[in-house]
Amino acid sequence: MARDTTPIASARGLVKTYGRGDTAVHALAGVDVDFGRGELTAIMGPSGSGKSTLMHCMAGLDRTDAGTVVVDGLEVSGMNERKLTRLRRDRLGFVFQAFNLVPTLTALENITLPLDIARRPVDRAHLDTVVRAVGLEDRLDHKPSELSGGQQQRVACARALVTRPAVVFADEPTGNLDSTSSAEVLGFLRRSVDELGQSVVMVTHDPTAASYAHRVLFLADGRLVGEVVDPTTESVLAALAALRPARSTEPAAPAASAASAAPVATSSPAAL
Ligand SMILES: Nc1ncnc2c1ncn2[C@@H]1O[C@H](COP(=O)(O)OP(=O)(O)OP(=O)(O)O)[C@@H](O)[C@H]1O
Repeated sequence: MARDTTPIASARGLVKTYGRGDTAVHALAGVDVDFGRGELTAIMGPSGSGKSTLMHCMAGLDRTDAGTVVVDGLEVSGMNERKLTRLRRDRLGFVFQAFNLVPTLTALENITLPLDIARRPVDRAHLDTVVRAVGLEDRLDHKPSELSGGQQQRVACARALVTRPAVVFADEPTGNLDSTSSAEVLGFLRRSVDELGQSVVMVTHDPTAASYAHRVLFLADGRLVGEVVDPTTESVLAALAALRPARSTEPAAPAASAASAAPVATSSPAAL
């Protein structure tokens, strides 16, 4: 059977403004974007460029002011709160920077929590696959306080995947982790795509984290300004460097083409 190449999530003309009048902030100023099915897509850009807002609007965590969002064939932008809650529960997975595990539950209980809340049965074979993939077989009885940061985030990843969601949205999933734990979590997110067929969208500030993606999208001032396909840390750094001067002199230079010409940035990406 031919592989389904339609995007797993799309937005057209997405606008989100916070506040009004003189104090209005145009967090998203008209974004058209497609997220690939069976791909890991990273979203990067300077602080305040709209990354989290885009992710929140895509995931039905925040309302849009204009435009359409479609996830897994469903129009999210038109849903009422009840339908949004059901969409998030049944079709989406979330990984946050702060892990957000329930401290009184064991790792296993945290992982199966979304199924318990949705009153869905645990698919034992899939649970075993996910637990093995995150390497937590011998930690399942531990409470979050008995796990390292990296292990806690791997529990959060397993929790996001146990429901076989259409999309996992990960907001700075390695923001609180050291480089070794980051590599474990990112390696797992990438394997969940390559081996389990998952679709993942990840916001990150870290070019090394972005290099695990199939595609990196760059936002600036609430607009999509470029992309890098099959990124490396170097090509992401170059695209970010190209983005900075472009912002002060001209609107929206295509970062992907700039990336091939731009020198590798030497400044810290954390300053972005
Ligand atoms: N609830 C809110 N109320 C008012 N302004 C907001 C709100 N949320 C975001 N903003 C503003 O919208 C803009 C985009 O914010 P957003 O958090 O999406 O950016 P970001 O690229 O994720 O930033 P960072 O990398 O710092 O997390 C910023 O100027 C921010 O101050």
